[in-house]
Amino acid sequence: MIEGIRRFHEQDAEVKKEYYTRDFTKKVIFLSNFDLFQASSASWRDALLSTITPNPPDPIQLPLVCRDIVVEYSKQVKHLGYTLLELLSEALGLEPNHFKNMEFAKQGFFLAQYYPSCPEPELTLGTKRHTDPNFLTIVLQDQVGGLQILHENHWMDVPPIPGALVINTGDVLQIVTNGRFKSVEHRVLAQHEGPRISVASFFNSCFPPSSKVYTPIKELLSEENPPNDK
Ligand SMILES: O=C(O)CCC(=O)C(=O)O
Ligand SMILES: [Fe+2]
Repeated sequence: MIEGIRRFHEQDAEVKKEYYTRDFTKKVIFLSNFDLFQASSASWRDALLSTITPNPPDPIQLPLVCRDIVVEYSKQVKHLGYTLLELLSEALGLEPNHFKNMEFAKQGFFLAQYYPSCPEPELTLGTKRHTDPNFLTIVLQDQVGGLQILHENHWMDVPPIPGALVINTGDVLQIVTNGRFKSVEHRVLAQHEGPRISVASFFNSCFPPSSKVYTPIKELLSEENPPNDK
């Protein structure tokens, strides 16, 4: 998958232009900064976005240089995402299908990011500090490194481990579990070394942004564990 994503991003801009859009209802999108013209600085990366589920793109809509691997990876990562939803439900003492029965938790898309070598890394970041605004994220990263999480007010590296995936718990999971799972703050450094390639698969969809209100699961609340405000 990493190699397929590299092939896509290393094509001529003329070829990638076909996928460039800010219309987030499209299933396959090439773009750079979501918050273009809103944020004070630009993130040092490009991204290819594709829907995973429930309505993946017709393969013909996917770039030819990574079509087969994107179809296969999307299938496998969906399976893993759903398995994690079951395991997280069980870990909380809920019925295994609890999260899977929440329609919003089952939607997914991936963001395949390409962080070019940065000549002045002290001036920006690859991805700014943030928490993922969703349920959970499955991250595949190459061997370059640069992903960090904020732990007790210190930025700690998440070193790449061959064959390993990183699982981020997001804001919605924190809210519905009333804080039992914490949404972790993280960022990606801009670096001289590059490119760095990563594929972040997000379950539930945070696109398009919505004003849906999430509340803690009733079974997880009690007198000793009243609803938190986050
Ligand atoms: O590139 C990475 O390793 C993670 C990117 C990320 O945090 C995100 O896309 O939300
Ligand atoms: Fe993230």
